[in-house]
Amino acid sequence: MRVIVFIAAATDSVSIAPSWDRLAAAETHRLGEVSAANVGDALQRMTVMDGGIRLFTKRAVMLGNALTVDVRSGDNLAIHRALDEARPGDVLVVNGQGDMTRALVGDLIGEIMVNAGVVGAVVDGAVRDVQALSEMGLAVYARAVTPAGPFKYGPGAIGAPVAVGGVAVAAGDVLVGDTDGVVVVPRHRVSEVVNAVDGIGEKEEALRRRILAARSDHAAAAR
Ligand SMILES: O=C([O-])CC(=O)C(=O)O
Ligand SMILES: [Mg+2]
Repeated sequence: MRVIVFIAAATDSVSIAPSWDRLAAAETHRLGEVSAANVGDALQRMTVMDGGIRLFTKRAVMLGNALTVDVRSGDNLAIHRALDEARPGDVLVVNGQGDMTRALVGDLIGEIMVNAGVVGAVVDGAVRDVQALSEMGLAVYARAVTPAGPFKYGPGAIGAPVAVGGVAVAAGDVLVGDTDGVVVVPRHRVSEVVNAVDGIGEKEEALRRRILAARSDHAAAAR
């Protein structure tokens, strides 16, 4: 029987995928320098999380490899266990079943994330202690905030595919977030998206120049 040291709870009810691949920071870093909107456009505007998944901390840029966790509504035992599997550069990606009645991530989990080098969390559910999470420099996205705490009984699954913000996420997929929200870049499409985003940015800039050149004196005076 395995017991998590920090919360002294047995985790037999939590399944863990044997392993998965993670991309090196050098392969993904360009995706952290461009907008989530442009990354989404490079994916034919698919695999973008719905607008119910919002940023609740002041860190406005998130880039990392998905550490997926499936939990029972309102229960975060599997999240505690998942952090034992975390590697630097991971992002916790939690299917909390959309439940907004109990917070699955808070400041203590945040401190463990910092220990492990986890850069952020995306929770299809609720979080709490957002002021402290913000001060830790973590990017935390969720569907809601509530002071109500979670239970810790399980079950759960770590490293299995999850549905979060209406998008399927596999362990090791790349998550890109900014103030607009979160985009999922499937691992096998990362190099394609890295190659496409510069072209998208250039097209937008060309269009912006044409729009600004057409701005009338009247419109300029009104600003
Ligand atoms: O009680 C929990 O597990 C959630 C929480 O507030 C924390 O991690 O600080
Ligand atoms: Mg707390």
